[in-house]
Amino acid sequence: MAVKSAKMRELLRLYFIMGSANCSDNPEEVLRSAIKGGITLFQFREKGKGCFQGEEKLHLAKRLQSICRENHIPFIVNDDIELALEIDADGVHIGQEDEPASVVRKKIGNKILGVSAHNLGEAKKAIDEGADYLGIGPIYPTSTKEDAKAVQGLSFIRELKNANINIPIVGIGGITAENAAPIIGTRADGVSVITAISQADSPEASARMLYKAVHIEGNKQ
Ligand SMILES: C=C1C=NC(C(F)(F)F)=NC1=N
Repeated sequence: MAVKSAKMRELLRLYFIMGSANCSDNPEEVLRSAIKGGITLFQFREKGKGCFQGEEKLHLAKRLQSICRENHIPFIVNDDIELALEIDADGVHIGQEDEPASVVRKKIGNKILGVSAHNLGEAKKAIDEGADYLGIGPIYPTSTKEDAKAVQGLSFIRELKNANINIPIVGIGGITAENAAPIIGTRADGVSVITAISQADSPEASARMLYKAVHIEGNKQ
């Protein structure tokens, strides 16, 4: 389902990303807990050593998707376009190493299309090719992505805003309740989080603290 950018901005507020490799507990319980804490969007990112493949990945995706459906949280699939189409996900997120956004856009019709961008050229290209939002980062050092690019801090978000790039954007990389507010203060539309929620003793409590951090800051705009 394509979303107008105002709705996209709301969805990006607290964007939880997770796969089985990121969870100390049962992924379904982690997701239910995170939803109780107030996440606004979910991305299924089954990557890293020990991640599921094939049938197991499909079944986990379907179980997590049904939890999102019950709670009216859109379900985004990372990288795996075929899986997204097979389960009729609400959208996909692709990196620069994946197929070009223009090719993916043709495959997914008007589902949500998110693209990772690390510089102005990549951002403009993604916009031209029909992205609905950009993932910007890593904002802070991250332990999750082994091949993460250089830490950018808030500088690239500022550069996009100064270049009057107005597509919805979400920061990613090492984000916690303690460091989330400045990202919203730089007028990103939201923050995306893996470890701070998926490895928390209480994903619900962690999501709630993050939500407060981005919500309060957001109100100051
Ligand atoms: C590598 C990634 C970068 N950004 C995002 C998102 F936060 F969704 F934009 N998701 C990813 N999987």
